[in-house]
Amino acid sequence: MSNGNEKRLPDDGELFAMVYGAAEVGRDARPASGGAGVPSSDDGMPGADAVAGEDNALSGEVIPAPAGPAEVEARAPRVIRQRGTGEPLRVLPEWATSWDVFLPAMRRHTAYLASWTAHHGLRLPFDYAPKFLGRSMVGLAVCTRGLVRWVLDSDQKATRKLLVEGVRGTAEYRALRKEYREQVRARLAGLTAGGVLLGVAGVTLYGALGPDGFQLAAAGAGAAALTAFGIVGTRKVDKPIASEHSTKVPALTVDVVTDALMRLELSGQRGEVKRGNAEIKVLRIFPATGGTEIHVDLPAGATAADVVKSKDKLAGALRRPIDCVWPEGNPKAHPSRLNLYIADKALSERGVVPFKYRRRGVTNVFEEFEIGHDQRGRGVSVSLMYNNGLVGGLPGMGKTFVLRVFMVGAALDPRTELHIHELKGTGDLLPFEPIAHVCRSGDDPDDIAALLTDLKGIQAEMRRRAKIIRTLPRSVVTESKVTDELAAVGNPHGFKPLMLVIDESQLAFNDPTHGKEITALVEDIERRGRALAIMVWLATQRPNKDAIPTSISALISLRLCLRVGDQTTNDMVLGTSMYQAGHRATEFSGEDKGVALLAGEKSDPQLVRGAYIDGATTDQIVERARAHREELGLLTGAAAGEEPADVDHSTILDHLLAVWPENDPDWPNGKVWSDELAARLAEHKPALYDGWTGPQVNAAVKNHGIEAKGVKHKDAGGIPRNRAGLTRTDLAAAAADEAALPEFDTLARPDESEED
Ligand SMILES: Nc1ncnc2c1ncn2[C@@H]1O[C@H](COP(=O)(O)OP(=O)(O)OP(=O)(O)O)[C@@H](O)[C@H]1O
Repeated sequence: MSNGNEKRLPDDGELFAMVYGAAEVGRDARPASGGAGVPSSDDGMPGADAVAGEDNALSGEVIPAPAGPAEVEARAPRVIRQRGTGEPLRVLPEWATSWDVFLPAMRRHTAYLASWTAHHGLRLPFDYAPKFLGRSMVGLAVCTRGLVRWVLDSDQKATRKLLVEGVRGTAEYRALRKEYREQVRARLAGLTAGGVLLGVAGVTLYGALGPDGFQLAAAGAGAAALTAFGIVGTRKVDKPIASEHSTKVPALTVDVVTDALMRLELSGQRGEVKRGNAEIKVLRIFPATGGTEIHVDLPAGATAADVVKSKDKLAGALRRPIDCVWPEGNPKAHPSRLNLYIADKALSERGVVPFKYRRRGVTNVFEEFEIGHDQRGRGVSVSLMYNNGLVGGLPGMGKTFVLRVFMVGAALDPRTELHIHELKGTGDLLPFEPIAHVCRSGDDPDDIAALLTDLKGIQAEMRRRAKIIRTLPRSVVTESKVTDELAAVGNPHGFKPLMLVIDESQLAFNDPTHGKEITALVEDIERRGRALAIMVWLATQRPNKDAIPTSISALISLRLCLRVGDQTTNDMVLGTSMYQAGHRATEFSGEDKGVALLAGEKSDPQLVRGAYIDGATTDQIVERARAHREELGLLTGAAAGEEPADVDHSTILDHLLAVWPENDPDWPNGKVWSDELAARLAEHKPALYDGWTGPQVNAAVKNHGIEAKGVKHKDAGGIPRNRAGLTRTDLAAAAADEAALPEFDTLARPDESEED
């Protein structure tokens, strides 16, 4: 035992305490007899700390000691348990349990087998057979040469030469020569015997089989010999007879896909991403309809969205056209799971997508219906109800066709009332006339005024519905909106789904006379009509803020972007930052007609190639829709032969002047409170002004350059008040100014001159 003063080397525990702190090993350390306050080991010896404390004392900050072994042991590894460990194993392969996998695979293999048979079948008689015959001759020559060399023992020629060297003329030389001649003679005899045996076998066979059978056997033997010589000859030539299958693109193997993904430098650091289990992991490569599906787990830190952003680079690395490469995320798995679809053919090379309901079937606007196919050939469906829509794209890329798909979808629900305003003036949507409540084509002043009137009517209908919905019991209106049940045929409230379509809507919003009013009305209808079964669809070539005012664009939930020219337009149709996120309708080619990105249906925009409905098909569908409506007694408006509502050119100024006599005895100074005017308007034209307030009147007249002013007047109780009101002379002057405006046709169109 030590006495405490003796110097000694610290043991392991003490060394640990020196490094990691006394707390872990000497929790119960007490002062040693050798010095006050100096910790010692249990046996009373001054510990290592004592040495450090006295002689080598360090000054500085005390920091918490790192964990000692006990603590390290206590800390369990922090693993978040994931699905997978206890997940049941797949019993059958996926192709045996899923038609979606099995059928495409079968189709692909059958197609390949058919093409293989046709390719080689055609070449067999004209290319492969003559080639093989030639090779048989080569084989025959090779075999004959080999036989001659065997008989003459040519392989040993050099050895024999060496042996006879120097012994020429001797007995040994003669013995060697004799031995060689006998060997050649014996081999020749063997060969002759073989030939004779063959001859005897032939004669026997002839006797047994008769001439026909012998001929057959001889032909078989000849063919076998030819084949054998052919094989020998082919080996000699060392070149395959069949033409090799050459492809322009590399096959999609794990290595090719991994290499292509590595080129994207997903982790942001060159060389950081490695192939193999730890980083890029190609989980499955399997055939899908019209292409190949690849599922990949990306390196930690990289997401599928990163790949979507670099789609062009990926397509380049895979040596495929950009519209054959479709990366997307799989949110159900995790953000780093990439589902990559590689199409065999570019979208523009595939046939048009047929419309599912072109021959039969009805739709329900409250449910989804198929509008086209995605890049994988799967149906893409949308629900029209509770959505407002926008279709944007360069001229000639298929806006009208896409719009037509949605309209046909609505038309096939016999309840839907169609209000169509095609301002382009080419009559693209006139085929809907036989079923439409309103159907106009053109942007003449009359057409714009008709649109305004129609919008006012829809707004009034919207108010009527809102009022009824408000008053209906909760048991009937469960969600404060028009439901399928409330819109059912025979519903006493008449909540028919209503679809308003404005093609080339920029012409309406920019109209110098009614543009502002139309904008306000469309905004109001979009805002409040959605829940009341009123759907607004707009289409435009260039959806900038003039073509679709921001207030309206913000209310659009379904957006279809056909090919556009630049990032700004792309984002205007699809939404902010969509281009940045890799959703780029700018990448479509001029051949991608009817191909669009659809935003709003799913969390990410999806690609859709709209169904192709030409004029003749539209006519057939409309005819069917009309017959159905007639049967149910649901034809209304123009389609029912009702006189179109008078085109009303009047504005709020005319309506105010009508309800405000020039010398109003109650308001002698020519000024009236706006509240009072709102009440008079509501009485005069309830369809337009029911529920209006003073501020609404002020806002409406502001569009005509009139400002509300303070008007002093006595209220009902006879107390003088100062409230916002209008001056009649202002109204009369503004109305006169507008009447004196030049004809609509001669006005400059800012948007058109801009586009020109
Ligand atoms: N889904 C589709 N599939 C195949 N081709 C289509 C599709 N949609 C449109 N097209 C083709 O594109 C052409 C132009 O379509 P559409 O008239 O709808 O273009 P647009 O964008 O409305 O043109 P504009 O802006 O000049 O009115 C059509 O004639 C049709 O041949």
